[in-house]
Amino acid sequence: MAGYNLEAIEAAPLKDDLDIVIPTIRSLDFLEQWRPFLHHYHLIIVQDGDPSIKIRVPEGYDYELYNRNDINRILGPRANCISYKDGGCRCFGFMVSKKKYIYTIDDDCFVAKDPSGKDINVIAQHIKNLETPSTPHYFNTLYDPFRDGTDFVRGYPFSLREGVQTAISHGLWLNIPDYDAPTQLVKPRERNTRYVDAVMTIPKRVLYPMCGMNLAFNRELVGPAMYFGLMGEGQPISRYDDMWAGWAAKVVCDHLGFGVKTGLPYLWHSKASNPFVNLKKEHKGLHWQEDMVPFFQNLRLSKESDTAAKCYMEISNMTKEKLTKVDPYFEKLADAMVVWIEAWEELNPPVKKKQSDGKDVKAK
Ligand SMILES: O=c1ccn([C@@H]2O[C@H](COP(=O)(O)OP(=O)(O)O[C@H]3O[C@@H](CO)[C@H](O)[C@H]3O)[C@@H](O)[C@H]2O)c(=O)[nH]1
Ligand SMILES: [Mn+2]
Repeated sequence: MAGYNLEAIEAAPLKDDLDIVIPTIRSLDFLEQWRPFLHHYHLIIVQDGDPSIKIRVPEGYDYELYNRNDINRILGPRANCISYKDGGCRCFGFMVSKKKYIYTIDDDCFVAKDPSGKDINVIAQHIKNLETPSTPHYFNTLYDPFRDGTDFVRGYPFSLREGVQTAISHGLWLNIPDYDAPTQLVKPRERNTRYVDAVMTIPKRVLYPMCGMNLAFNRELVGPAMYFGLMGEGQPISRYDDMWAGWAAKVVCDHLGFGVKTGLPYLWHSKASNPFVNLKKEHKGLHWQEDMVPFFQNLRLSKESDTAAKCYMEISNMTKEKLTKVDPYFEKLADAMVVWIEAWEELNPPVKKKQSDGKDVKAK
């Protein structure tokens, strides 16, 4: 696509603009293999589970590490909006970051190879996805027209070719696919070996199951909507952390005019989690998703909600109004969504705009 220097984007690591957020209840040894691609970047590690356990960060990485005691100290009573004993604790890392972009990855993921045998640079591909526009209003049958060697096909209206700013880049996984427990149980040996060389925009008003394993986003645009919910210990549900965030963030993107891409880059997901344990964690979600998905599909935000934080507050109100009849848990979740936004705003106060004379621009 003319006008976008994709090579320049690939060469620029944007290392001062991106934080890598890793939730972990295990070990960070997987980072050894990622060194060629990740060592330039700052890591935000959210250590879940017992805070007295010391976890080793492979040498040479620049990082900050937070355990549950740190979360409690930093957020005080608001810490209860951050999940415990669930990968959803990662969203604490999104909140304390100060960077434009976040890349989040699970600790059982490794570098995958493309069909030519070359190691895949996940960050370079996510940055390409995020720094080129999305096309949510009309589908391009050759997929992302902003990739090298392709363009908009015949019949694509020129008025739509500018596209919209991309807010989310959802990467995929080779080897262990992101299946729910019933699918894992019936297909215990299934492995994903299919490398599809495609990036595509998820159309406007179409929802998708967002997985947090290999995910990048623009936190300036949609950070407040990337709340991974209240899951894990003390809650009736787990493993819907990324789903909740994905549905809400897509509704927010559609409302604010941002795009979401899915496809490349792939990584290698090494370990299948236990399907029996997973079934226990997610069985309520399997029922509730029949109500949660239509809830988000029918959700329309008001024009007053012109930021991700305002949109999210509106979604919280609607969660209380429409989903509490499904289960009282949703009232608790809706309250936690408000607490999340309060905590986000405290840690990320709005940047005051300056006039040319250096004075603050007066709020309208
Ligand atoms: O209590 C916990 C459990 C896990 N983590 C960390 O979260 C990620 C993902 O965990 P895991 O690899 O065990 O789970 P999967 O079933 O393979 O992952 C899928 O479920 C997701 C939603 O919960 C996840 O993003 C999907 O990819 C690892 O880094 C664990 O260490 C945790 O912090 N606390
Ligand atoms: Mn995993």
